[in-house]
Amino acid sequence: MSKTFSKSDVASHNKGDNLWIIVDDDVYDLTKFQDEHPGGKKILTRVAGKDASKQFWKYHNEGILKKYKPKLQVGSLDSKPKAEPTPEPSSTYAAPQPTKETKKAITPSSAQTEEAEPLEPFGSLIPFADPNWYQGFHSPYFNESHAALRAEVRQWVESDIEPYVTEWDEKKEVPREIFLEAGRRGYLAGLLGVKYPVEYVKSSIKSVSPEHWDLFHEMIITDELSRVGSGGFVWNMIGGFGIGGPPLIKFGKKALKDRIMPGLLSGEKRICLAITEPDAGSDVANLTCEAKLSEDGKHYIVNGEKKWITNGIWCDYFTTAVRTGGEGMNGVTLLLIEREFGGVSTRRMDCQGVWSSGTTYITFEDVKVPVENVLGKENQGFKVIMTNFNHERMGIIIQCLRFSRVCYEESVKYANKRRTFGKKLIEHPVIRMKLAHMARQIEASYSWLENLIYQCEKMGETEAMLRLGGPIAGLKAQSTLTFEFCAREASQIFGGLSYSRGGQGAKVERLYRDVRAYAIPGGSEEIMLDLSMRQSLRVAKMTGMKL
Ligand code: HEM
Repeated sequence: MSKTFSKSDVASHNKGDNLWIIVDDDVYDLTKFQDEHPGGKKILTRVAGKDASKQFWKYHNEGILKKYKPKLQVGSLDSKPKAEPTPEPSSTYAAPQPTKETKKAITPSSAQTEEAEPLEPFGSLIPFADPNWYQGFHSPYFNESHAALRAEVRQWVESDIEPYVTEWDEKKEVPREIFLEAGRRGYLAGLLGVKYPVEYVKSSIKSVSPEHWDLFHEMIITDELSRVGSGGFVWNMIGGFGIGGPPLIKFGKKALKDRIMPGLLSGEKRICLAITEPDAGSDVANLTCEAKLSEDGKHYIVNGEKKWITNGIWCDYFTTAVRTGGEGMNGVTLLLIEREFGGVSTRRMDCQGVWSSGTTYITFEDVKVPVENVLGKENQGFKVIMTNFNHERMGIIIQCLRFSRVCYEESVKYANKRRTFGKKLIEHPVIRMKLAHMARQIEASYSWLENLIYQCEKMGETEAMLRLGGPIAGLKAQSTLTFEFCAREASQIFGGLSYSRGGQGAKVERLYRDVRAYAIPGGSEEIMLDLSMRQSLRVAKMTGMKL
């Protein structure tokens, strides 16, 4: 914005039909906007021609300025300090390109030596609002490539996503362009829990070379996307893809993958995971959607229903659990069903939360699926499903812990501006106590998460399925309970602002509604806690536990 104005220039625009204001040394023309201002016209007339920064920040978040700036800003004050030529590493700085030194610093494994220096501080620096490796703490897990990816994703999220998320959630849809952009940026290919699949992408991620890709990079993409504080948005992006894609890339036949993966990774096609049924949720082994082999042995004929399937309404492919054999887990097969085969109907379900994720009811009616579309082997789908659960649950954990941080961060910011009984909220010990209880749970859970990601990185697929199933289930329950606690406490801190939708409490209000979408699917808290003990004890018995 090149135009500059003096304070007295702005002061002359002080009428209803000519209404300018100043916010943080920038000048805004609100003449047309005042009629649609949700806070009313009158309140703006009172500050017409004046510096309204203080009033503005009392009622709005940063997101409002980001969204409306391009439309309403007409210039800046001539007294506005010039922007620094080199931006500080802050929440809005541009993604650095890996330098020679950076590349040297990246070791093939994600683990750094103990002597490694901490990374440059990044983000708001509010204690516990980001993981501590963002805030100058030492970490054995993260290096410069992780920091570069973090900055790259954050910049995209802050400029193109966060300001619009409330609007998208209300519309129950995210523009297709955002998913396509995730494909162009190479992010989708990094979210499948496998080595970066270079063979299926046109361009890979800017900040990290594919051979150095690891599960901590994958975590960063999910974590940074989750900062928008919307389960609906995150699930729109990866809720189907991140759990429907891995069985295909890990267990699909080469010809099938060669045909399908490129379109999926570019974002042009979409995939979801269809396991749950009206009558089979956590009890996966008892699903009834049936697939009968045709007489010539070339096709399966699929009939049945699937329920609560994330992204289903938009999907071209359905990674589907079907019954091909007898009762129980040994009669289940995983099939890739394509919408083009015909006989697939999808309808949107109305749910309490995750509105923009497209929760779907699916009906399969005499769908003819070639046998080449089996993922893994016939009647051995249960193992594929179990392997997939660890990846799915890790995704849920990453999201829940970031959402907990969002609740906490929003609360800290709000508590530092809202005054009651002559003090800021943060000056009331009862509020600090709430924040402390949020922070301790977030930090403890995140440390466990880092450790389990490291274990996933080091262990082979089968070892991870056996040995990590228990701890991951335990951490899934721990993180959904943490999320529920943080959403509730944040809501108490925001009061009425988190009861109405939109505005300053928008993220907290939305996340409060999203909690159940995390505590129930992917294994309910009860099942997870029980599994964490059963599985851990079973494996320990096999590996020599002494009682
Ligand atoms: C660039 C200028 C402004 C823009 C783009 C803007 C935009 C908005 C928007 C979108 C909302 C809906 C709530 C939300 O989403 O946060 C809102 C609410 C509100 N605005 Fe503004 N506004 C501006 C300036 C101001 C100023 C200068 C004042 C006060 C003098 C003000 C007072 C309010 C109030 C009181 C509300 C209602 C808050 C609530 O519901 O709790 N606005 N504004």
